[in-house]
Amino acid sequence: MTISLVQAAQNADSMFSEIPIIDLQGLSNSDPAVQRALAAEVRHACINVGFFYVKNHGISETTLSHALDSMKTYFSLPTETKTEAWHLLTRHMCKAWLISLLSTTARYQEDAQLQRLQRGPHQQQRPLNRGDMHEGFEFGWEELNASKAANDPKRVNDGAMAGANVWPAAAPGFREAMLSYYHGAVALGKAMFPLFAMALDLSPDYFDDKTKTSAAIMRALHYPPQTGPADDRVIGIGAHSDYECFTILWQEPGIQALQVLNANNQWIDAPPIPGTLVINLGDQFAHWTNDVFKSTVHRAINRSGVERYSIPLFFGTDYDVPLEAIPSCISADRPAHYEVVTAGDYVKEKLKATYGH
Ligand SMILES: O=C(O)CCC(=O)C(=O)O
Ligand SMILES: [Fe+2]
Repeated sequence: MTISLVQAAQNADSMFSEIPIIDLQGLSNSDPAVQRALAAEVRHACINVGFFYVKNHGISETTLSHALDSMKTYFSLPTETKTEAWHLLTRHMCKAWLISLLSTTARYQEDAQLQRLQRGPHQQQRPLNRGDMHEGFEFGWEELNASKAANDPKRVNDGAMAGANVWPAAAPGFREAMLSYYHGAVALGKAMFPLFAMALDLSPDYFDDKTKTSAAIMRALHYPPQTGPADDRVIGIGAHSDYECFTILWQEPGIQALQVLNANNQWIDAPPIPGTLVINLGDQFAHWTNDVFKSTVHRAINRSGVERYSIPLFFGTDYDVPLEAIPSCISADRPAHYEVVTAGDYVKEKLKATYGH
């Protein structure tokens, strides 16, 4: 007999010492028994860990290696060339930039959830981050075909998916390589929503009307090597949880950097595993599920001695969707504990808490 979501959350064991691997081979299999088995694995990982690897995710190694090569080219450009594009972004593309800011940037320090998770003896030892050691290029939805992209109605009127991207002229091929991966990862993300719904005992289409124009923001990240004496106040990406529903993360093969915090306050390595991507849940899922699904704190430190690249894709819900606990995640013993806010207000609040404006 399957136990209820609330019971499963009550029995959760989040002292994990490794991140589970889920084989998505069954995703294309229409046999309901196969789908249910897959959803059960997803449910277990979401309730206990909040992170899992996926293999057989359908994105080719060629697409990924092209993305990596193009990132190397882009990030090796002179700083002035790179910041030129960033200025362009802030001046002309306020919408895209603001959306990116709202959804992904303002969360690395003083995170309320981190403090909650880290209360106990380790809290006092938490270093104050002096700054994150990484640079990033952020972009949102865009048709791969450049002529279609120019006339894409999604980019003209739509507040969430749209906002024109500014591509660096000095790195030809970057746009195409990154967008090719983007579209593969967006397709994977869309295929994940029904699995998450089934994992929550909901109808597979439950999230369809809540994710019609949701932002899917991708970030190409570059972490310089951190050499010299380790200073925990300056790390690649400081401890944080992601804001959105879930993140699909590609990590450069062969370089350990990502770490995930377990309930024992231990940092567990999440090394890149060949042929896999990482999926982790964000705060929107924690709100929706009354913390039955975990939005787990993580960080990245590049102590490898060489450059490191990674690519997260953040999937959110539409900004007007109220983040209201779903009934199967509430009980008399587990009342809804988050105030109901819209997804848009939630990210704005996080921004305010971090920057004070
Ligand atoms: O680079 C990584 O491995 C993690 C990136 C991350 O956590 C983020 O951008 O939210
Ligand atoms: Fe993250």
